[in-house]
Amino acid sequence: MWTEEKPVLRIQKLRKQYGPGCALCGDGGQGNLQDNFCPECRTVYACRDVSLALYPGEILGIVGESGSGKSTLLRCLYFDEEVSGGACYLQSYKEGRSNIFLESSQQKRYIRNHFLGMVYQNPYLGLRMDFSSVANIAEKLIAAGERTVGSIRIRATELLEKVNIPLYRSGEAPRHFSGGMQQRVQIAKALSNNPPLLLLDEVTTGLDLSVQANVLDLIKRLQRELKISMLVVSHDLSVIRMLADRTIVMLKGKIVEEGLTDQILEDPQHPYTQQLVQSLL
Ligand SMILES: Nc1ncnc2c1ncn2[C@@H]1O[C@H](COP(=O)(O)OP(=O)(O)OP(=O)(O)O)[C@@H](O)[C@H]1O
Repeated sequence: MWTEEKPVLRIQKLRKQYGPGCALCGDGGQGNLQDNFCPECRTVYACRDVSLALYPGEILGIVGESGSGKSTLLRCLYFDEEVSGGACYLQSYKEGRSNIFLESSQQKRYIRNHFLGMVYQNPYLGLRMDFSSVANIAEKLIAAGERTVGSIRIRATELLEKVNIPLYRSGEAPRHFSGGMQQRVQIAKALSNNPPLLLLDEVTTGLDLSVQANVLDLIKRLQRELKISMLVVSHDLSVIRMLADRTIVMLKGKIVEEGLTDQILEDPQHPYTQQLVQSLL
């Protein structure tokens, strides 16, 4: 279905290590490790040669246990972390010809403000809790170059309406909102610059089941309406099952399996994926 189109995002051999590495763990963690950890120099190899492509309008799920490197991958893509190696290309930036990891910090800011949206598990990372919801969205719009106060206000209220935040609460600070509402404001903020790519990191973890279902429905609806491509990270296969067209399974910093979500659920190949699928039954 997606193979004839150019990918919105291509990642090649992304590596992220915390620590210097040593002779024992070898180049990029190819040597002796305990899981993703070198007992000699205490380096953690959080992402090891992760490669993937994301196609227009696709939701790609990334599932894996705690510590498998999912969040690190998203943080690297959003430039919250410096990568240790690898390349990443965005079709909307220089027609996918430039490795964005090698761009200057000014260009990285530009890419982040114009082409990326991020929703964190912890809303405190994505929102200014004491600003009003409208001001939170305005901040991102201004960063993306919008200067007209009237247009900013209209766009912000339009977005908050889209994520079901009642108009009469749009002047309130997210600090006074429930967890589900905070996530919806984060989503509105992340969408404000019309990014071709939205990154979602465990967005429903910690929410009540009914609130979780509500946020997942919202993400699905927005994807259908806006045709935006999404990378969705979760440790919970039921979340991935609900959202993702295709799924990547990560374990100890590496991709161990990938395929259509239905295919992975029906016929998991890797023992870890089999275990994950089993736990759903
Ligand atoms: N700043 C850091 N310094 C050292 N190690 C880190 C740092 N951040 C993450 N790690 C390590 O990198 C590995 C991957 O962490 P990451 O948060 O990406 O995992 P995850 O799959 O998202 O799990 P979780 O959902 O629990 O956060 C873990 O072993 C973690 O301890």
